[in-house]
Amino acid sequence: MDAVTVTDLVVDRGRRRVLPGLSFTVPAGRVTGLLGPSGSGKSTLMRALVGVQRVRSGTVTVLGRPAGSAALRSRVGYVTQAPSVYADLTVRENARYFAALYGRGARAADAAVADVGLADAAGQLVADLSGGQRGRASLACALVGDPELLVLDEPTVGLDPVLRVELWEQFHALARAGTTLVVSSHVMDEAARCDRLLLLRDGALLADTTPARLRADGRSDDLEAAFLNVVRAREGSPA
Ligand SMILES: Nc1ncnc2c1ncn2[C@@H]1O[C@H](COP(=O)(O)OP(=O)(O)OP(=O)(O)O)[C@@H](O)[C@H]1O
Repeated sequence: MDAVTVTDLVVDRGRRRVLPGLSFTVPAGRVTGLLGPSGSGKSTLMRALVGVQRVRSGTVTVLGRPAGSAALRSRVGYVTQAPSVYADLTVRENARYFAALYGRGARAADAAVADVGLADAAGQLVADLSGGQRGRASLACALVGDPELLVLDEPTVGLDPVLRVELWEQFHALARAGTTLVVSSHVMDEAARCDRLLLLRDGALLADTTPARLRADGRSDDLEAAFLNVVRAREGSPA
């Protein structure tokens, strides 16, 4: 089953055509990675998935409904690159506030805080957190609603390797429990952790693949090298 279907999506931002006509699907209950260099259109595409991006043409269907429908509000979680938590509240207060918005209790809030590894910092003001901790506080506030689709824009930026691995383990635990995750990254080593890969370049889909298939197509066990080989092959230059 597909959680997301995108058909012929065209998005302009300012005078630029950022997405010139994308079509793909996102399978339910899997971690799909959105990989591509800075400026390739990852954030724009994520905004379209959650329905906050003006779209020129094409359709984006999420959980069977048009992206951005009111009925999807509690079913889709979105964590932007800029943490969206209240600096003058503690981590716990933020999580409990968002839990209340979703009709969930304090216990769900505290569990979400623990899930992102912030139990020890639960009583700290968000203003006093590090950048990586703030990002995780934001993630906790999205998790607390128990969304069916979780869209995460570069969630591991600024995290140390241990936390990065822990977060990826958590993403897979969520997927095993049925959540669909779309996670963007510009770090190719994170591609290896995804079930599915959408490789973006200049707003176009260079490949809709899996890590294993990318390694085979790009003739390298190193995903970064494989990605570059695929790019070169597409552009007609020798690999
Ligand atoms: N408000 C805007 N007006 C005009 N152009 C924009 C606007 N926002 C983004 N863009 C352009 O759209 C393109 C895609 O941007 P987007 O943020 O989607 O890329 P990205 O792949 O998420 O990049 P990053 O990894 O750096 O966050 C870029 O060329 C960017 O300059």
